[in-house]
Amino acid sequence: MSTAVLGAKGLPRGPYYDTREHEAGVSLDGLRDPALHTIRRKPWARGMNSTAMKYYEDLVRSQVGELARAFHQREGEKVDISAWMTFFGFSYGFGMLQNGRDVHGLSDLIERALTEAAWISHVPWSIPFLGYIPGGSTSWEEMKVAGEQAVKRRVDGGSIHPDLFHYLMDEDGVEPIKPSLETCAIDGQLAIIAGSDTAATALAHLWYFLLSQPQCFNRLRKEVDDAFPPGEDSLMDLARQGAMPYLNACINESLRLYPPVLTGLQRRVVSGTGGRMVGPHFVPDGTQVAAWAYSIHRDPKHFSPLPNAFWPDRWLSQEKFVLPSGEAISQDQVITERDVFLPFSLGPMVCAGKNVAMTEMRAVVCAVMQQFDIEIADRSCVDSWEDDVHEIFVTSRGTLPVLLKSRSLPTLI
Ligand code: HEM
Repeated sequence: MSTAVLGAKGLPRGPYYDTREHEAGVSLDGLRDPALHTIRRKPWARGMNSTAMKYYEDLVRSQVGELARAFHQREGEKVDISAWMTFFGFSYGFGMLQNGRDVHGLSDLIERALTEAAWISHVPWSIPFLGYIPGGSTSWEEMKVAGEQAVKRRVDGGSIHPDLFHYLMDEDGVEPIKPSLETCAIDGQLAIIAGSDTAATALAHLWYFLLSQPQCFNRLRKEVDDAFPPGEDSLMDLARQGAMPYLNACINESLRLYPPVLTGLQRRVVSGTGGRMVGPHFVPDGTQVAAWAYSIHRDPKHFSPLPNAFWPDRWLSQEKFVLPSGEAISQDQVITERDVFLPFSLGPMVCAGKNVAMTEMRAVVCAVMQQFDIEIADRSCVDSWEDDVHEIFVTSRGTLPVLLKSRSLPTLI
């Protein structure tokens, strides 16, 4: 069903996405016309291809190195690892890692803005009137401006590397019509929110699961230590991290239980078409259909046994499995339906930054686990973590204070 809704032959986006309208146009993620979306997606595809990935890998190495350095400086202090994942997520150009705080209040602004957008998206007809309601969409508008300003700074400052904006602005000169600065600024704001907040949330959830399940933490730590023995810096070989089965299983399992975009992914049967079949169901004209990753991922039809438990083994290819209770089960008793695993959505509007996000997450986990022992500093925050998760199109979350102790000091880059 997810493919029937979201896949190449699926439905176009629904009115939920009308909030993505800016004065100068619509951002990529708000384009509801599939043909326009395909055209606009082209520079993003170039900006995320394997050549461009080399640049992001260097960036990931330097930012994860920066994160590890900041953690070494704070050894023995209480560190909110959830907040630090945000500082890492927004490390490109906002100085959060260097300052150890959200200097410009950007992540707070984004949280306020997305909270506003969460209700506006459900009543998109209200958008033209919001300007008349004092405070109706102030943060949403402020966030758009902050994103656009960040892009303008990049344009004025230039870049010696072919970064994402190199492609979005068509500095490689392959588009028949060069996009306007305003269009790039709109998509730049999208890159900041889509790329920073999501990865930070995904990492924070993963730390929560690893810290609350020491047997999973220890098993992953062993895989990291075997892959990168003492003295070998994990950041020097990001490709090796892509082939670490338990690491990738832990990341997938955390994304399964808490996909950063928990609901959303709304689509609509085009009005005037008389309705259409979506999988085995007839959906009438103009009807909205949404694929909620959170619910789909916890459906025992798709993920079993223990659909609500963090059990990374389900992602491994093996003949025998051992459940956390110690009970042994065989491969045919385990259901892991990869086709309905939607943390990055799927189809033509699939996340443009999936490979960058996976590279970032693997690099952070390997570096931190290789270099630090981590101890929970406030058990009550772990206990209330799942109660503090709120859906705001993306996810707002609580704090996760830990104490970090240095294990070894690989060569810093
Ligand atoms: C763990 C991290 C991430 C997750 C879970 C994630 C998830 C998603 C999801 C579910 C969508 C579809 C949203 C929708 O259709 O409403 C999406 C779209 C998008 N994501 Fe990501 N994302 C992540 C990281 C990134 C990164 C690092 C970038 C890079 C800048 C990025 C850029 C985008 C863009 C541009 C879109 C819009 C795609 C389109 O409309 O064609 N994302 N992401």
